[in-house]
Amino acid sequence: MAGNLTTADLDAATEAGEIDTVVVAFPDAQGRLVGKRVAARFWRDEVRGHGAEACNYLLSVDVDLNTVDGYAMSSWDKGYGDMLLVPDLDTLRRIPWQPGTALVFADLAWEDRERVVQSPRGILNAQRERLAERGLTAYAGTELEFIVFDDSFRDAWAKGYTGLTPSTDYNVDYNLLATTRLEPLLRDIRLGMDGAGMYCEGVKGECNFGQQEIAFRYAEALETADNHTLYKNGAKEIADRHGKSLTFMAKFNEREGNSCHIHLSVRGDGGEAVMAGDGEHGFSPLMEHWIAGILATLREFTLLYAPTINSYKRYAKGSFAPTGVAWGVDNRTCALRVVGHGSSLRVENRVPGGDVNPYLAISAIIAGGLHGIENELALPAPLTGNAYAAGVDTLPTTLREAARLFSESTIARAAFGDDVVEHYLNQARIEVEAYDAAVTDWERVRGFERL
Ligand SMILES: NC(=O)CC[C@H](N)C(=O)O
Repeated sequence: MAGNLTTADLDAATEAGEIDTVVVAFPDAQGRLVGKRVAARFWRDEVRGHGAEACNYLLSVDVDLNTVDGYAMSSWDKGYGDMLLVPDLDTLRRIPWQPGTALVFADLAWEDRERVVQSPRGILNAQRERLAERGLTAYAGTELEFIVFDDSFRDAWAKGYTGLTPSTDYNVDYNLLATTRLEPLLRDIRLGMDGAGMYCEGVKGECNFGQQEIAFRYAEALETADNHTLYKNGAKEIADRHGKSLTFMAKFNEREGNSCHIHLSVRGDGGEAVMAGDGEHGFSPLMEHWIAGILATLREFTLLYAPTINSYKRYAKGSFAPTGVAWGVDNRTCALRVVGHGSSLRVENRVPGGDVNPYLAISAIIAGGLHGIENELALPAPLTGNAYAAGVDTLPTTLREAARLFSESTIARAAFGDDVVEHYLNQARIEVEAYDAAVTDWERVRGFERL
C-alpha cells in the first residue's frame, strides 16, 4: 500500500479527534497538486464512497489558471462542467506537517465513471496497463534538485524573484558545512515526508548556491509519481513555515539547473529481475530493446520530459545536464545513464528537470521502452567519453521544436492516443504563445540604453 493509513485507521483517528481534515488531491496537467480540503466526517459519510467533484477546467488552464482556448475536453462552449474525483484508497496517508490532516490521491473520471484520458494519473495508468499485459511492472525513483533562498515565498514574489539571497554563498556539492545551516528546514522536510508514508533516504548538497537534493527510495511507478507530487508541494509548505522559499524550476539562473533524473527498471510479475542477462554489459535482450526504444523516442518525447520554456535552458554543455541523444554505462554526460547490477540494473533518464510532470515523463519512458520491445530494436554501442563533444543528435533546444517533434510522432499517437497528444500539444502552444508575447528583463538590459 502506498499510503500509511487504512480507511479504518482514518475513521478511528477521526473519532479520536486526531484528524479533522482530508485533502482530496490530484495532479493537474502541469503536475501540480490540486484539489479540496474536506471535513473528515464528510469524507467518511460521503466522499469516500461517492467521490468529490471539481471543475474540469483544472486540466486545461495555464500556470496562472487562465481559461485558454483549444482544449477538446473542456471549454466555455462545453460549459466547464465537473469531473469526478475518485479516491484511490491505497494512497491514504497522514500529512504530519499540517495539523489534523490526512490526504488521498484521486483518479479523474467523467460522470459515467469513464477515465479522463488526459489526466496525468490516467495517462500513467494506461501505460502501466500496457506493461501489465506483458507481465511487467515498472519501478521508478525521481531525484529532484531544488534551490533554497533565505527570502520567504511572499517576499520573493514581491521582489519579482530578483535580488534573492540563496541560502549558501558558494557551490555546496556534497558540502557538510554551509548546508548545516539549512538542516532545520531540510530535516523537517525529510521527517515530514517519512511521516507521510515515503521512504526518505537522505539529502546532499548540489552545485548551485543553496542547491539541494533529497532522495527517496524507488517504488512502483504510480506510487513514485504520487510521492513526487506530494513532496514538491510539501517541501514548499514546510519552507514557507520556515520563512524561506525554494524552487524546483529547471533553470533558476545561469549556473547549474535543477534536474529530476528518473531511474526506472522493470520487473516480472513475481518481482523477478528481467533487465539483467548474459548479453553484452550484462543486459538481457529485453533490456537492450528497452534502452534502444527510449533512445529512439527521446527527441519526439522530449515534450513530456521538458514541458516549459525554461526546461530547455538547462540543456547546457558541461553542466551535467544532457544535450545529446546518447546512452552510456555510468556516464553522466549522456541523456541515458545505465547503472546498477542484477536486480538493481536500471536506466537513469537525465533529461527531465525539476519542472517535469512525473506522470507524463514516466509514461514516456514506459512508452519508449515498449516501443523498443515491440519492434525488437537493436541497441547502438554505448557512448564512452564526453557526450557533449561527441557530435551525436541533439535534444530539441526549444519548447517549440519539442512540440513539433511530438506532433509528428506516430509512436506518441499510437502509445498515448490522439486525445492525449492533442491536449499536451495545446498546452505547449499556449506556453509558447505566452512567451512570445512577453517582454523580458533580458531584453530591457540589452536594449534600454545600449541599442
Ligand atoms: N547531480 C548532477 O548530476 C547534477 C545535475 C544537474 N544539476 C542538472 O541540472 O542536470
